[in-house]
Amino acid sequence: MAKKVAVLGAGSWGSVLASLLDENGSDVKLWSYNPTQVKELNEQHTNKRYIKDFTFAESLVATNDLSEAIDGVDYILFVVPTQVTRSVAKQVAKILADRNQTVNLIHASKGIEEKTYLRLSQVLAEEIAPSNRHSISVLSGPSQAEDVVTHDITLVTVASDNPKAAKEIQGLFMNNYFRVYTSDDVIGVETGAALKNIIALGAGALYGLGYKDNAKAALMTRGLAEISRLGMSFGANPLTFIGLSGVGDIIVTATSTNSRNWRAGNELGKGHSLDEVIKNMGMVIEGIATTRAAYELSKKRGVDMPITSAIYHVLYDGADIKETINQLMTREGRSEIE
Ligand SMILES: NC(=O)C1=CN([C@@H]2O[C@H](COP(=O)(O)OP(=O)(O)OC[C@H]3O[C@@H](n4cnc5c(N)ncnc54)[C@H](OP(=O)(O)O)[C@@H]3O)[C@@H](O)[C@H]2O)C=CC1
Ligand SMILES: O=C(CO)COP(=O)(O)O
Repeated sequence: MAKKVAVLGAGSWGSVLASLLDENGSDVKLWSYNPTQVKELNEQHTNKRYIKDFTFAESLVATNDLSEAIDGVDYILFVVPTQVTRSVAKQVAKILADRNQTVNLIHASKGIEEKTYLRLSQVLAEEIAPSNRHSISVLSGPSQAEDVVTHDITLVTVASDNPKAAKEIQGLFMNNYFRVYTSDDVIGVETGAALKNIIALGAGALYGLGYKDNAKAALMTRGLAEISRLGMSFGANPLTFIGLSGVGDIIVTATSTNSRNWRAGNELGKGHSLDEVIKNMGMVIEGIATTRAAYELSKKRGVDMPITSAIYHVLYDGADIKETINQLMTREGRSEIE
């Protein structure tokens, strides 16, 4: 029997994942808090602001009613921006508790919550009572929505606190263009996913400033080194960082001109202000908030993260980008592996 799935968040990634699940034969309800967007999805079968030039199948149904969206579902997939995941989870928690409903929770968002420094599986665990959930999983990897919707070959990982759920979720999403691996390293997968957006911002900025391929490779490699350091300080498996949600996602996000984080960095590199960049994007640029969260976290944990720190000072202290790069490059020499 078809599995029932609620997809919460109808931006670029939420709508494309909902479409993929619908294509795979699941019974999908796509929830958006925006009634105009729901009307567009149900009547025109488009989502123009987020996914251009694409018509969704008529079988994909959107709703503005959260209670209706999650009624009787086996899975709830959260794909809203990181910083609003808690508020959506609170609403979900209340509905599930009132109905005594138990579901499998998944999220596909990439960020660290500001102020609490929590990963999103931790946010879901805090908000949704254990009696209302069988499992918490994260789906992540190099997967630009714009490429998935055109069926580009895409490989991702599902990491879970429950191996049986990981296998089921693998089956739910897999098809001949979307291949899913399983993992038990939720910490590593979420940390890689969240922090690669910082590196993508930096890669865009280097491009905007006119730096070339050596600079890009340098940033991606040393960026991954500091992401791994932070992740390992929380107990992540170091091998996860050379997998899809680590190096894989850095490669795509720090090189794809579809990446919102890369595009934002590019605009900053060209001299535009942060406010201007945010206003013109019209979609979430996760790396901005996550840079601050990761910077503060690195200080609290005593983990050296020079690139994150440099990007933090550019974003939040008005530091000059060129001068910041010069400072990074002229730091005392050190060993590559420490
Ligand atoms: N886009 C991609 O290719 C990929 C994105 N991701 C991750 O998925 C997550 C979502 O990204 P993406 O889809 O790109 O983002 P978008 O900006 O395209 O979409 C986010 C959606 O969430 C909605 N939203 C904003 N605030 C709220 C709220 N308080 N309650 C409910 N809904 C809200 C937005 O509505 P509105 O705009 O009207 O405010 C919008 O529909 C991010 O964490 C991102 O890192 C992961 C892999 C690929
Ligand atoms: O995470 C992504 C691809 O794996 C999408 O990144 P952006 O949010 O920068 O577009």
